[in-house]
Amino acid sequence: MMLTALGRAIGPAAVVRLRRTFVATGAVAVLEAVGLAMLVPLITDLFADNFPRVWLWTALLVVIVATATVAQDVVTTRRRRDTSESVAALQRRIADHATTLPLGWFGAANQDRLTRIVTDAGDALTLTVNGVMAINLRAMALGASLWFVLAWIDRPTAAAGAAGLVLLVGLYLLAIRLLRSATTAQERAAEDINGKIVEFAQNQSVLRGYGRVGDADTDLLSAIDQVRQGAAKYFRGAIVGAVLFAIGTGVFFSGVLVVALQRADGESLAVASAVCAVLFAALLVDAVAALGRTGSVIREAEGILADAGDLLRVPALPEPAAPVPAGHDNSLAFDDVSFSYMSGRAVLRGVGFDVPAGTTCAVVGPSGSGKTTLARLVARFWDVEAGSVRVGGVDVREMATADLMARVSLVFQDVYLFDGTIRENIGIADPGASDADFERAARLARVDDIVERLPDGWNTRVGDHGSSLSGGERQRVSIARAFLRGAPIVVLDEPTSALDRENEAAILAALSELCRDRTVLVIAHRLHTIVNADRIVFLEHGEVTEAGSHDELMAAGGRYAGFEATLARRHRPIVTTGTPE
Ligand SMILES: Nc1ncnc2c1ncn2[C@@H]1O[C@H](COP(=O)(O)OP(=O)(O)OP(=O)(O)O)[C@@H](O)[C@H]1O
Repeated sequence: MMLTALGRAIGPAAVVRLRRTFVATGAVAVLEAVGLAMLVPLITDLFADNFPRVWLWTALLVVIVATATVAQDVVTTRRRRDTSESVAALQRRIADHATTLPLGWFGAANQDRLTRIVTDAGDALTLTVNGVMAINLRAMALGASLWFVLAWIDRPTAAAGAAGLVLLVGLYLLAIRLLRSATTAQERAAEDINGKIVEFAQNQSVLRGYGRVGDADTDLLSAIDQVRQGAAKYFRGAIVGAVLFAIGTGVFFSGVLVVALQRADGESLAVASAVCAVLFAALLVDAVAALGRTGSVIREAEGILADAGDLLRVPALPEPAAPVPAGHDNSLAFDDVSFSYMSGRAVLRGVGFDVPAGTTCAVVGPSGSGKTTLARLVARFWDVEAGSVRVGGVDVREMATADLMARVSLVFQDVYLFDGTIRENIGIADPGASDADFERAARLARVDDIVERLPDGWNTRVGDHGSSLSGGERQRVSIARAFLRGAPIVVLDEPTSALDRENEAAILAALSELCRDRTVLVIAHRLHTIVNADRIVFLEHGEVTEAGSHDELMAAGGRYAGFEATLARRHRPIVTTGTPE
């Protein structure tokens, strides 16, 4: 099971490399056992006062054990190198695969999962291969070889040893089983409490607003209790497992001892050989005990590596075998598009409309009507279930992703900035852009105003997720990226968040500049944008219920007219979330 999880995570080439080092680890353990086997004639000759031969066996023992020690060092160094290469291979595979996943996959939960897997899977792999597997393999190879030495000394004693071993392995499996169920309960409780604590922290402002101070949420208290019970179960499992294993060890060792002594007493076995048999039984128990010490580590690593394997099996965004070059015009079209998320509930149903090149189409409608989903289908965050989205007349699924992304700029509200400088954050849109292009993009997006105020100018770091910039400033960086890329089609989610006047004016001016002469699909929240759009599409429950120019829709006096009236009543051009009253 561990090997299956490992194989899935690191891929066949890395498995072959690891297998080679494992075989070498086993071979060194066999050599160690051969060296130890020299103790048998050595002790026998010692009992017989045959000193010249004692020295011979001692020399042989020293040479073999020294060779085994050197070989062990070589194998360990090699294994460490192979492990780091396997960790790199795993991280590369995950990173490569992540770049092929649809953008829609990267929700908050999956982002967390990706981060956890990339960091934890490397550690789990190192621990498993360098620690656990190496220890276990050595223990098994050494244990098996020592048993053969025991059989060479005396078959009945070895048979008693084999029976004891079966018992010991049985108890070991039972102990692992106990521990496994206890660990699962503990992990589940820990996961649950993590979620509850985050929720509890996030709820604080709401709770305090309603005067709830100092009384912890009952959900959180019950989660804490579950963790306590989980931990108690875990320790019970661990103690019972350890006791069972200790009993097994005792039974095994006493069995071998009794048989060897009886055989020596009946003179079927020389006393020297009986002493050797008992000594080897002790070494054998030690080898098996090494297996027992690593059970919980294996289980943990297995979980993480299985997770990495699952991630690698998430289907990639299908790339066309023979990509169709983008059409010449920059139009955008939705052709009878239907789509649903995992839940299966249809979010878009038979949506069809065109956005001719160089025109602006505003999508409006109540909250949850599917506007954002529609915009995201253009960039293949997900693929449509039925129908097609076409850019320049070509189905986006038939275009190479690079081609599609060169045609379309996305300016969404949830702007992602990485922890680098402002210059790097904008430059990512076109790493080969000239300074003049860069400056123009920054000026048009009004980022130069922000930069003037920053301590290190363009080289100011924006912090994790752009935390040192305000929401409006982050949006301006995102608009600068779109300018720099210069894609002819813009898919825009107009800002709804409350912005200060200066940011709002800067953003609106930058956006109107960005949209000039381009094909624009805008999820519009401002009356001004809507009224001035060439065409308005009114979306309700995932269906286009009205479409036309502002004048046409007003004249029709339908849902849009009521919606427009609601917007017009508001003093400032602001957010439209929620069904218009
Ligand atoms: N990633 C997702 N997974 C599952 N369901 C989703 C996802 N994103 C959106 N939905 C659901 O799809 C429906 C349409 O959501 P969408 O965000 O497209 O609507 P919207 O019109 O843009 O809403 P709003 O104006 O509030 O942003 C909603 O019911 C929403 O709950």
